[in-house]
Amino acid sequence: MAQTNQVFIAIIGAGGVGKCFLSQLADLSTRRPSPKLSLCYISTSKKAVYNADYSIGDNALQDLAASTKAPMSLPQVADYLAAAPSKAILVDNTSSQDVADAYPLFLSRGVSIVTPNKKAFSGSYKLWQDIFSAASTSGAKVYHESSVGAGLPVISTLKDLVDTGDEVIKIEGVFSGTMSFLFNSFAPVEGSGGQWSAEVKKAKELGYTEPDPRDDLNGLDVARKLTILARLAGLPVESPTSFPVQSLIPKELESVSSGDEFLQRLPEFDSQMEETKSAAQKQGKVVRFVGSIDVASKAVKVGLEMFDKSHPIAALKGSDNVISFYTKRYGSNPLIIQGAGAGGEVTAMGVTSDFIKVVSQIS
Ligand SMILES: NC(=O)C1=CN([C@@H]2O[C@H](COP(=O)(O)OP(=O)(O)OC[C@H]3O[C@@H](n4cnc5c(N)ncnc54)[C@H](OP(=O)(O)O)[C@@H]3O)[C@@H](O)[C@H]2O)C=CC1
Ligand SMILES: N[C@@H](CC=O)C(=O)O
Ligand code: NA
Repeated sequence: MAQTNQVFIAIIGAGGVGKCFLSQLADLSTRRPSPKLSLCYISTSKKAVYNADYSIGDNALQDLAASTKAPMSLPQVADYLAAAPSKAILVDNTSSQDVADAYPLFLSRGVSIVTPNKKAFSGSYKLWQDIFSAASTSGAKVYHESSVGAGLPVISTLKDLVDTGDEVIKIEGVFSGTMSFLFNSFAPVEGSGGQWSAEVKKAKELGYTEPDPRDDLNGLDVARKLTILARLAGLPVESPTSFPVQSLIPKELESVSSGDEFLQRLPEFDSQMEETKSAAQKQGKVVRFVGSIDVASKAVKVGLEMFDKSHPIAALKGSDNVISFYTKRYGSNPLIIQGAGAGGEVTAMGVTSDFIKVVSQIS
């Protein structure tokens, strides 16, 4: 039986971010006993744990590993959550387009959504409109801070700028933790740097890349983030492929079918990135992967640029993102947000903080 002050939670996706979110959720439940946070469903793409009485044990990950139950279909999950004894939140920790496409269904059934998945907000403009119109009709909430800059307060800051009537002129910076890590280690300001393909492998091992690292290297991950920010700034960008995006996938590997085969063959093409690095070095510069949105001219672009070694973008460390908001109020000194832009814990932090906001609004 539901307590008056109880929130039911379904988690889809239990990988790098999903596992960190689960541990932050357990900690949150200990620190804040009310409302009672009740996990009632957890799944990967192959397995699920759930029960008809909406209770699952305290060892969700162990139970998931041992489970022989297949996941419910997405409409079944929506029915299950809509029929929960009190309000429910879906936490989508996948990068699945299918799950993203189902957000309007969940929201229309009164189920709130929290997610680091970029696919819903950078898919077709129609999906974007359907999501927010379903939320506004049903009153369910949708938060996705970690879809840009992981846990860094990028989306909340941009929304605050827009909601308070500031005029966003330009947004620019380094939007990918993977690309930041790769260029900071492959083409550092001091020293010779590592081997491109070996750094790509490291970025994957550190949990910075998308499930398939080609989604980072083809520029699409950054293009998705810029699509989200541009839309929030008022530009109805149609899709992440409707503006120029530079890919770092070698031509010869474009048709490779699996991410594993791609990573295996990438060392054959290290010389291509070495050439890019040397071209910058000859001018006393370093190369970095950046993006920008010019709101007035509606120009969005993603790709490599060369920077003086003294430039703040050249001096970034680790997986750091740096995002500058040029606005009417802030004038020529932009509002700048900087810090780790990838990794399980920092990404889950953005998901958990969104989750706390939703809980406080629906309970
Ligand atoms: N890692 C990071 O630093 C950041 C990640 N993000 C975003 O967070 C999300 C998760 O990333 P991450 O944890 O690193 O990825 P992982 O690959 O580590 O985990 C993805 C999880 O989602 C599950 N999954 C995938 N498709 C489906 C599906 N259709 N139905 C159910 N489960 C599914 C996978 O299950 P299975 O193993 O069975 O396929 C796996 O458990 C992504 O959208 C990513 O873009 C955002 C910011 C930073
Ligand atoms: N693969 C992404 C993860 C966060 O969005 C990145 O490297 O930035
Ligand atoms: Na963020």
